[in-house]
Amino acid sequence: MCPAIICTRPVQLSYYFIIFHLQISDDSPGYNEAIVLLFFLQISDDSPGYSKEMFCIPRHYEEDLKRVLIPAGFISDRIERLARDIVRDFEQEGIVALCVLKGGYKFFTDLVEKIQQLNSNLGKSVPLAVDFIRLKSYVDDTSSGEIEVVGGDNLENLKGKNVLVVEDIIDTGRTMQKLLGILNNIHPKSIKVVSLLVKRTKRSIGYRPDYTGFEIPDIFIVGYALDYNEYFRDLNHLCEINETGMKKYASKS
Ligand SMILES: O=P(O)(O)OC[C@H]1O[C@H](OP(=O)(O)OP(=O)(O)O)[C@H](O)[C@@H]1O
Ligand code: HPA
Repeated sequence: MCPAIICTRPVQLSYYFIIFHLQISDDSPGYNEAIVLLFFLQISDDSPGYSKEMFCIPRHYEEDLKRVLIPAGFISDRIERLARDIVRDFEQEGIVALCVLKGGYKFFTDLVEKIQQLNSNLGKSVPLAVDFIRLKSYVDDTSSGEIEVVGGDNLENLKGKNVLVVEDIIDTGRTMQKLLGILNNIHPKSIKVVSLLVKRTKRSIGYRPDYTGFEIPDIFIVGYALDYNEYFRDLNHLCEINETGMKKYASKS
């Protein structure tokens, strides 16, 4: 063996080692009972998230993202538990899962799949029907304040049913406020809301859903079907967009 390699290699190797792994810090809280008592996972304001170098990001978005906030695998694990809570609460009752498009489509698909898996594998099961509505209010990273219903099924079908509204994010809460107003006029038997994300923001009207995946800081996030002017829906992880991305995909109007 060449002595020169023995002397220099270890130094170089440990340098690469530090860069190419994910560190779980000594003071990482893990996901313990204190957090479970809140019934959702809180991503704190000072959470560093994860370097995008640690995950597979589509090439076309690499320079447009600041960091990964919630990796896809973590989202999937959390949805599994939400599905279990929902099956426990609705057992035998039967529900219509109402997908709020477009942002909710991936969460809806994954949640319905997990509920179906539980239906097949547990003694108890929840009969499940699906319906869709499309609401739109955001331009760039801001709500226009005008929440429009731009498509969906005939909602009269929901009369007398247990409706589970499936939403991607509650930010100000105005979209959900509008939707609940519409749904109440149809007189379903019950309405529950599950949202993958709830944003901690001063702009909130104070609405909280019945089931929450994660509570997140007041930052604009994209991925897992959440968009910025229709971009980033084709990104698996929930990420924070950066200035480059905001400028590149800003609305032209
Ligand atoms: O709590 P709020 O401040 O009202 O924001 C939440 C809503 O904003 C997004 O919809 P968007 O209008 O962007 O339409 P999209 O689902 O088609 O992306 C998101 O999907 C929620 O429906
Ligand atoms: O942070 C967000 N990201 C994407 N869409 C949204 N709609 C409301 N808030 C957000």
